Order: sequence, then C-alpha cells, then structure tokens
Amino acid sequence: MTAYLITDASIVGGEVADLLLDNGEIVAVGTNLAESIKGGPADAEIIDAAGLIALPGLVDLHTHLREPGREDAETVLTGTRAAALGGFTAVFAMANTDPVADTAGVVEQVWRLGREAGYADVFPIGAVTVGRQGTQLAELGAMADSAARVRVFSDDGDCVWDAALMRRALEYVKAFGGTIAQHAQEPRLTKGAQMNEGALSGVLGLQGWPSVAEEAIIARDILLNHHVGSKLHICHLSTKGSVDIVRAAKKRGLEVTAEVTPHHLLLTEDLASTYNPVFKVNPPLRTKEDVEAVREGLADGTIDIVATDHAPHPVEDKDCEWSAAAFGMLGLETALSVVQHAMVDTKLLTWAEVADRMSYRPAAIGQISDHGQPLVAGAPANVVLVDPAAQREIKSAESASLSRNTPFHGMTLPGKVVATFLRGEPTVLNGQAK
Ligand SMILES: NC(=O)N[C@@H](CC(=O)O)C(=O)O
Ligand SMILES: [Zn+2]
Ligand SMILES: [Zn+2]
Repeated sequence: MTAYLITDASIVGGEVADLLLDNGEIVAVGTNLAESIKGGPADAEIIDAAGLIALPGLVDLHTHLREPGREDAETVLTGTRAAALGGFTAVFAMANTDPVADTAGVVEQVWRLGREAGYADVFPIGAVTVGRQGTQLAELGAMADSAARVRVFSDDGDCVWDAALMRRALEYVKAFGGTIAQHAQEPRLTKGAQMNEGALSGVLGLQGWPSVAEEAIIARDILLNHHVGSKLHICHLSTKGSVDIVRAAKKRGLEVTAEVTPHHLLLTEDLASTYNPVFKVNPPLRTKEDVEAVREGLADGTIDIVATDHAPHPVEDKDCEWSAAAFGMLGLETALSVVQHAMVDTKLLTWAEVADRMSYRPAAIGQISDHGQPLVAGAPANVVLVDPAAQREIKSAESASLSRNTPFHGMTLPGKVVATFLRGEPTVLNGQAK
C-alpha cells in the first residue's frame, strides 16, 4: 500500500501542516514531516497541497444510488464514483429501490456492492414499512442485525403519514438506538402538487405544494418523538416555517435533527417558470425568503447537516412535460461547491463549520465510526483536499453519474475537489476519479 505525504495543507480548524497517510490511517500531522519521517515510509508519494484545504471525508446521509432496480439511472459504482469526486467517503443509500430495501437481504446486497466498488463506504438506509407502502412495519430489527448494521430507516420518496405507524416505528428502533428519517409531506395536502404553492404556481398553472404540508408533519413528528423518546431526523427541510418549528423545538429541549439540501440553499421557485423539469424536485424549490431562512438555520445549528438528496433520473423521465417528469436532482458532485458559494463565501459558515455540517454531524446521526473524525494522528485516513480558489463551470455532460439532471448546469461555482482518500487510498487524484 502506497503511503501519501500531503504537504502544506490548510488543515480545517487548525494550522497549515503536512499529513502522512499510511496503512489506512493518518499516522502523523505536523510541519516538515518529510524531514522527520526519514527512515519511515521511504516510498511515500508526495502531494503538494499548498493553497488547498484538508477536510475530513464528507458524509452524505441522503443519497439515491438506484441499485437494485434502476441501473439505467445510477448504480452503486457510478453513484459512489460521483460521490468520491464530490469529496465524499461515505454515503447513506436511500431505500426506494426496486426491490425496496426493506429486508436484511437487500440492505446486505447494497452494502456489499459499495465495498466492491471501493469509491465510498455505502451505508444502506432501511425502509420503515414493507414495500414503502406505509401500512406494515418492515423487519427493522433484522436489518439492524444484518452485516449492513442499519441504523437509519426511511420511506423517503413517501411520508410515513399514519401517525400510529410512525409512533410504532419510533418505539421499535429505540431498542437499538436507531433513527427514523422522515420525508415530511402530508399527502392529502400535496395531491398532484408540482411546485411551491404561491402566486407563481397560479400564474404558471402548476398545482401548488403548500409549505404547511411539510411543516404539519414536522410538528407532528417532533411531538410524537418527544412522547416516545426515540430519534427523529427530518429529511430535506425546505421552508422558513420548518426552520422556525425545529428551532423552537430544540430550544425546548426536544430531540430532533434535520438536513437541508444544497439546492434548497441556493435555488428558488422562479426556475419553474422555465418549465424545465430539471428544476422539478421533492420538496419543491421555495421562495427567496425560505432560502434565507434555511441558510440561517444551517448557520445557527437549527439545521444539523447538509445532505445531497442526489436523485438521478434517466433522460426519458426528465425530458418531457413538467407534470409528467420525475422529481429529483443530482447533487453529489456539486454539493461542496454550492455550500461554499451559499454559505462560506457569504460568511455564514467557516470551513470548520462546513466539516461539522458535512462530515462530523452526518456521521454522528448515521452512527458510523470510521468517518466524520477530525484530521489527527490515529484517525482513519478519510480525507478530502479542496481548492477553494478554483472556479468551474458545471456541465451536465461531464457528470460521473449515469444521469444528467443537474440543476446547476451552466453555472460557474467556486471550489474544486482535488483529491479524496478513503482509508488512505486515493479515490480521486488531480480531480480525476481512479
Ligand atoms: N427528492 C426527489 O425529488 N426525489 C427522490 C425522492 C425523495 O427524496 O423524496 C427520488 O428518489 O427521486
Ligand atoms: Zn424525500
Ligand atoms: Zn431522497
């Protein structure tokens, strides 16, 4: 195994220093390591990281890898390659596959495919209900006890809308400290909904999706979870009202964690007026006021993490009329750039806080131990090197994903992932996937 000596990196939250990676670990952090390791790993490959920021490998708590079932949209291999290019060393794979990841067998298959691909560790999320049908609890315990060690469960794509079933799910996972990640969407309020409800949806003639459909479920589930004393996580929170509810709940000491996507930190509903379905997503893009509120919420810790909700769809599911198109956007390769643009360059977050929101906290919520750790000697060598001064134009044709549905196509965004290391092995070097 090759050792790597990363020199003069700006270590997030620390000083400019060298990092020596060997045998899957960070074996030393310090200045002039080349001198001090004389007689050490003689064959260490040197990577000049002057001007680059070293962050802990990013962790995405919400990714759609589409395998099994929609290998035309993405596979574990292509999705994790896109993840590595985005600086991620671990991704949590959503359960809305075909077959649904609602058994130990399916989650073990996805976990194993991740290991074989070798680009990022894949942690499967188990479905809450059988077939994501919302009627009967899936075998949560068997998935937890499987080789995949599932700790996060979600019917993402659909809401667990039945309050009694949601209560039972929260109670059930308490036994092993699991988390229920809710896709907060009251289905009766969003029947046929196509975009954010407001003046614009009226003008465009597209069925509106009211903020309250999200907020009502978030409020309900925070109360339910408080009653049960379990762990609740809110997927892709998107409205000002949702931020206010979570902020008030945390203030009262109620247990809840929440995520926001890069696209909800940057894009607004006016993009729907293009009628280009690349901007069609669940939950929908909201207003400028909502974007400001989710940015503030992420900055003050109300929203715990950024999660991509990378949702690949093949051309035929997007290249059609708005109402017929699938919901979802790519996100893995652009997430860090969007966060830099929306949060760092605006002085809302420091890079150390980016490490917190995109590595430490998602790893903690997902209960994984080999990721999301500070870059110190003895830690697993999951590291990403970022050039914050780079500018790049996003081109959908250049995506490593099998799908092309990035809403950032044509935009110039700051920051570029130069290298990603998974347990000391480069998955990306010089901006190229291995
Ligand atoms: N976000 C989306 O618009 N789509 C997701 C499902 C989901 O995250 O709810 C998908 O699986 O395509
Ligand atoms: Zn969802
Ligand atoms: Zn999703």
